[in-house]
Amino acid sequence: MPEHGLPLNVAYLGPEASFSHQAAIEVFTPRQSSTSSSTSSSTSTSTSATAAGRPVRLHPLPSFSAIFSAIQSTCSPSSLEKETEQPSYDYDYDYAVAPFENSTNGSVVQVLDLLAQCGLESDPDPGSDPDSTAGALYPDLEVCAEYYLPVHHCLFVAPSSEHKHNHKSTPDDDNTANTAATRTSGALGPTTSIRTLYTHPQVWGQCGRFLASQFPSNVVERIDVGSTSAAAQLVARETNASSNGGTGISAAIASKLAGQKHNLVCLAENIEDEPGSNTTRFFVLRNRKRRSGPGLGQGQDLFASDVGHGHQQEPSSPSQLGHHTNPRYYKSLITFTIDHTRPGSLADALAVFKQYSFNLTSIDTRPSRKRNWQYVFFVECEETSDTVRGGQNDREQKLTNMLLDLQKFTGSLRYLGRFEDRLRGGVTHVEP
Ligand SMILES: O=C(O)C(=O)C[C@]1(C(=O)O)C=C[C@@H](O)C=C1
Repeated sequence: MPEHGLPLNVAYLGPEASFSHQAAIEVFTPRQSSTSSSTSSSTSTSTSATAAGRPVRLHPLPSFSAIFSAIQSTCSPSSLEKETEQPSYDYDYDYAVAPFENSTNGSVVQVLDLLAQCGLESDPDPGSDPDSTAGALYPDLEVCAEYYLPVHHCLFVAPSSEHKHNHKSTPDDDNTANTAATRTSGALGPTTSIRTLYTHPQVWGQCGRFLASQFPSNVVERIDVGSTSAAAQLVARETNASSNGGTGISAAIASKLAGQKHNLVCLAENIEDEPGSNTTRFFVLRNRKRRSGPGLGQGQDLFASDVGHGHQQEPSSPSQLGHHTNPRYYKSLITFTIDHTRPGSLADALAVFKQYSFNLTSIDTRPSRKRNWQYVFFVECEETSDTVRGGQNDREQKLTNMLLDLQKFTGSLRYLGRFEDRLRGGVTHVEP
């Protein structure tokens, strides 16, 4: 399909071949999702096209906070993009992808803490509430889509480690029993010479069983790095064992793609605790100033037309709903604080969702960072079959009314966006 239109600039957690990169490829350039063609360089931006033929540039950024800052500071149209040779964070970003939660290990807390700094304060007088989170760092960020990525982890070492590794590994080694579950390199023996493991902090809990059985914590040090692909890069740069003091070799837990990219040796694959179902849910973020009007649903509508996933605009009135149209269900993400001293304040807030027929699909909390032992609540609520009977405008109006009521029972309230439920839409790419 020929490319047309202005390029979409999309930020993700780099370097290339991270799971965030895979999610970005699958969301924005689905035709390339099963290839590694976009992982040619660890620092560069890759270009391809959406299903609708719109060019897409995927930009690796070094951290989640860099991603949030980049989207927040985006305020001019992408046509005004600065010179292409400038560092990635100087672009005007149309979108970013960021992981929100994993089916095995739960919330990606770093991202939750950043989301707690997003959204416009709905309290008309924020100064009246001492717990108010007014003055958010990223007031213009909104969530416009979700995406579910199956996540499989591999254990990698550098090829240069192979010799030492085999040499050191003897059946007499204690702390032993480190036989890899599935080896893709036939010659490798037990993993007893591994003394350092690198990966993203979210991954330890996804591979807990494998790690507990293979790597005693008193022998093997676990070191957090910025992403799984950064872990693979680190290990690839370790040219010999002396780089970690000569006490053993290092290994990375990363995706198959990251291992391929850095020519690493895979000792074991599918080491996650739940190989059939380990899935990370990503959010697609954008700057709300990029959309034209004030409608609550505009972020997700723009996303659908930008990406061309076969999304259609929803009928705007019930009469437009044909017999053969399957209604789409939308979720909304909201954060709020409550009065912790008043019994029933959380129950009162949650009752509002029920009153308006919104189903609560997830609730999470993070420390408010204003006062100890007080929390920011993250609530996702979904329209129900009652709600989706209306047209799109009615549905958005119902959400607006619900938020207005909710405001009466919350300290500070922020609406973070409305997006299609991809589990109901059947476009989840989640393996059975
Ligand atoms: O480190 C990566 O590859 C990421 O994209 C981050 C991340 C996460 O933070 O959850 C994404 C998906 C996996 O759950 C593991 C790590």
